[in-house]
Amino acid sequence: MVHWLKWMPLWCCHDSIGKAVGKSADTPESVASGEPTRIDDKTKIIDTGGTTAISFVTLSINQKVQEKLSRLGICNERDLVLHLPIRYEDETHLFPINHAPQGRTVQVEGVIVHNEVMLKPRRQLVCKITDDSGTLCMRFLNFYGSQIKTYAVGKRVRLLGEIRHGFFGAEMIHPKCRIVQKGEPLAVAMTPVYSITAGLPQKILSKLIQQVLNGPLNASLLAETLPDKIVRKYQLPGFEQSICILHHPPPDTPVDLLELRTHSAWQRIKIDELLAQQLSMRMHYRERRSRKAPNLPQKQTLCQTFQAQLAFSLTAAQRRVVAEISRDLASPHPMQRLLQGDVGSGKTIVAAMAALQAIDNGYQVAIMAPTEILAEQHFQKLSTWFEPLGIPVVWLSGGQRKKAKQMVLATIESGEAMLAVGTHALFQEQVSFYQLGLTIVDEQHRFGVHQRLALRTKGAQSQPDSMPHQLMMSATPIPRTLSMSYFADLDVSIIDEFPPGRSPVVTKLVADSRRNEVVARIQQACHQGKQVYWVCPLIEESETLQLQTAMETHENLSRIFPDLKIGLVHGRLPAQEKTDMMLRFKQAEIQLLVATTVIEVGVDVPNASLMVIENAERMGLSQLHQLRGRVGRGADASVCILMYQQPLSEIARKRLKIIFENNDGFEIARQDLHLRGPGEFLGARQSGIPMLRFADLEKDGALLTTAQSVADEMLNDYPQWAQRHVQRWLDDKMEYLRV
Ligand SMILES: Nc1ncnc2c1ncn2[C@@H]1O[C@H](COP(=O)(O)OP(=O)(O)OP(=O)(O)O)[C@@H](O)[C@H]1O
Repeated sequence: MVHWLKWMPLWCCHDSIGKAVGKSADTPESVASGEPTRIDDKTKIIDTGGTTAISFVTLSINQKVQEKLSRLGICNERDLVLHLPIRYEDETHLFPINHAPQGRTVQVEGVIVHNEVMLKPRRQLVCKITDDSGTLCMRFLNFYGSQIKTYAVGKRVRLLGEIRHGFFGAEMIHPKCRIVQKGEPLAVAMTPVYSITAGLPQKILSKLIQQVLNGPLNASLLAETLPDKIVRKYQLPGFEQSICILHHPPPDTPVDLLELRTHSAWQRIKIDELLAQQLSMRMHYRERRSRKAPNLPQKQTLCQTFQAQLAFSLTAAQRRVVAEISRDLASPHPMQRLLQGDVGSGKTIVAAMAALQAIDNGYQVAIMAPTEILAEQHFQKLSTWFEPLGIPVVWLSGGQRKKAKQMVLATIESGEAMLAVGTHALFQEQVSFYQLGLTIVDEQHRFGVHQRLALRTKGAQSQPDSMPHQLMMSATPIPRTLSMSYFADLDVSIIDEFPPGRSPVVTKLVADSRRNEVVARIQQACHQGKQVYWVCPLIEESETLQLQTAMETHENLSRIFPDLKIGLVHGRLPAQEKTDMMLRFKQAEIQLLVATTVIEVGVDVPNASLMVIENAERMGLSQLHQLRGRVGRGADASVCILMYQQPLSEIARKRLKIIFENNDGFEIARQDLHLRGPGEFLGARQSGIPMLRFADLEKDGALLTTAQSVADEMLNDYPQWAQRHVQRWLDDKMEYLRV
């Protein structure tokens, strides 16, 4: 893997913030010592192995403040420069009270004509202010006794805040308020407001930023990283100019453009950020194309025999993606392809065909799934498919007995096992492949970057100079803008067609108070020979509580329906019991399966056609869509009943409406992204994907397109500039580079 390099040296001086703020930044010891500090060829580059290290060069900041800064993601001078305001306070204009625009922060001035501590509807200080145009109330809910005196009748005040119409008519709640003299001059510039953290006030942060902007590093920190030709071609303002405008907007800058982030200075910063992301993705892509991978051409033998055995023929979409993957495998460079397809669209068979192509060439394949149930199911399915072809398939999981595990490990190492299916256990240290040619990761977003890398490096053990191919699968569709940015280094295949004969699942929303009707419906369905899932509520705070609820539900349903065969499956069940239970359900020995959300991904029992999900209001959209996807996999018309508890929160109501109205996973994903934002959507915290800070993919689609064009031009014509640009923006956050 390419290591990410830091361009700031690591030494830092510990001093007090008092000194740091008071001291002139242009006489730092570190600079005086003549150490290199520029983003150019002379830069001293220290490889920190990808960890963020605090490395202030010119500022002396004590450790406590450093810790606070690091909470804001600020670890060096460059981070301070890029810590841009979240909003601005405009004290350069005064609005007459009655003509001040609503819905934004404004400044007004008036004389206090009334001042009173009110006790109803709650205790608060209320002051009435007038100017020539009208009257306004200012209210302080938590106030100091001294404020009553400060804001005495007759005082002239300037208020900065948002005017709303409330209990007291036009009012400002908790405005920024100061006493002024008549005719006092207005501020000459807007005040930037930064995101801060406890114990680190605005004043100190602004001062530190100011010190850096005026300090000895400014030339390198503000240096242009785009060639002049590109700046002119795309009519971009300069980097330095943009940073200065954003930290210190000149008096005539329209505040709306700044706040809405449509000002050209913001556009430049957003393009720079998107460009860095695009460049790093492309660099990664190129780097991958320069590596070697086993050449696994389509041999037709196994694949053809396999297809001839199948009870169905592939859909056109499946054939298309199989061909795309097949082409990649035949190339001498490692494939890194993301296979997207809605729940039940038939990804497993595509994975099987890819595996066969590798095996046909004498290479081993590893298939990794995030849960034991899913991995076990893949194992069952692939064993049934592959063993008639004489291909040994093995199973590896954390819960396996030591002796069984050792036997499996031995067959993987000797090359006897051609296909290994398993969970996280597959990338543990003791696993060693004889000749791994392809890794397939199901539900890829549930694994972190490092976990996927760990599996891939298993290939390098047998052939140090080559990497195995990798196929990643996901049933959570990734909306286009996200895949254009965060997944731009991957090739993407999409299955956009369902196997024939499926009818969409009918979704019903039922309040928990109508539970009896739901229970009656289940009985009826079971008597008609259908199979039913009953999914118990997700209780995030406590897995034990969730388990308890599932057990109680199982007991209750067993009491109500003594004649039905009812099973229970949950995460704490020993692996073998889980497998047995799923098998019995699959073989229709069980009619009603009570389950926790462990069945969420991949479980495939085509005969199950009714699902009840309790407390659906607690679940996220993609989870609901995944769960619902467990039914509607066979020819029978299927129903999913979403039970919810009232009252519903606003967000829960929105989610239930979306899932009720939509069956298409891509549309659900699009709306989910809109509701939650990219960070939550991509599970950035778990997967370690660094999020964009300034660009908003929903609003800045056009900038993304520009960034893509600029990235291509820079890599072709100005590769050194490209390197420098990426360094400025990503430096240690190089996990944009996926493995
Ligand atoms: N071309 C096809 N014709 C008929 N049935 C098919 C076809 N392809 C797959 N199937 C069947 O459709 C069902 C769903 O397939 P599969 O489990 O591969 O879906 P999936 O995309 O992995 O879904 P999920 O994301 O929910 O795991 C399976 O029972 C599978 O055998």
